[in-house]
Amino acid sequence: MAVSKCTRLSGPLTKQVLDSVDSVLFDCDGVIWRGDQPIPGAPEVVNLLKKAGKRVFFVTNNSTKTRKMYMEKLEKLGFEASEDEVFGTAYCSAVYLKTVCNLQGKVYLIGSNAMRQELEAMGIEQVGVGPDPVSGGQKDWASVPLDPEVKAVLVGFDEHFSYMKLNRALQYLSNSECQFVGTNTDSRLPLEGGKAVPGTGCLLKAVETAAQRHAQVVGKPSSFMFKCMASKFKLEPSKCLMVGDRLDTDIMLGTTCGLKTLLALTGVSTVADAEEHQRSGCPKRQGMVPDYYVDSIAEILPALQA
Ligand SMILES: O=C(O)COP(=O)(O)O
Ligand SMILES: [Mg+2]
Repeated sequence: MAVSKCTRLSGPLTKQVLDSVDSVLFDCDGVIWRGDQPIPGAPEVVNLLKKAGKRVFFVTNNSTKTRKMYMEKLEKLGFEASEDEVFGTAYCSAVYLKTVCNLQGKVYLIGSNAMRQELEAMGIEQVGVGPDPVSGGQKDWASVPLDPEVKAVLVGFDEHFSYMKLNRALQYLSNSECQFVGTNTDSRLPLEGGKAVPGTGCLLKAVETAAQRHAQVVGKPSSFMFKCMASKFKLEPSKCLMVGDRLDTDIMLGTTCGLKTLLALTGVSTVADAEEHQRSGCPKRQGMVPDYYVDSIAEILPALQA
């Protein structure tokens, strides 16, 4: 496989690339918004792509919102979107548990209310969502009462993450029959002004360390997110453009699935990171080299206004 060039997307090349695809998959955090602030120009880009007849999808590792909640956030920030164009890990992990794990039973959930809602919409009952403050001592922790119907542990972003939750997950996962699924491995969430907060990857790593097991990860770079989309919409990979801010999730997903890839420098990764991977000679790392890059997706506006 030829190594991607990591070429700046500008001038006539922009229109060439856009003309060569019929679908654009946008990562969210760090590409179309940071926290609750849209990236300047991003709504115009998305809405003009749709006007130009391109299909637009939103593919986010963020597990804090249901598809409906994402559609509301997108509309509030000026993006035209419909619920079925949004693929977040709250929804995709519920699909994964249902269709890949064929889960017959409950989930011990370390995650958000949004994940609980998407699980319940898929007919999956969860236990564990919400605060879980520490109580008792070590002996009690090692023998916390476990729900016998729990057949899987699911870890997503959880602002109530706690020692007790970590311990409960360890106790459930001590049973090798209990499946272990994580939404994503993103270590940091990029916010406005170059700030960041710990991402789900930190929580997932803690549970993997305690349980001494590796989770099945649903989010990018796992190809499951793309499979979820391709099973609903006829997508031709070579006619899809994946736009992301992280080399190790977004661009890796694009490479793995045979999509064209565009790095937006408004989030986590830099061109220097990409060029280091390019020079590495390591095939895995070279899968994180994007075909193209822009400072911000706003740079493709002129090609859409021509
Ligand atoms: O929530 C995250 O960690 C990253 O989300 P993203 O895939 O939209 O960048
Ligand atoms: Mg991102």
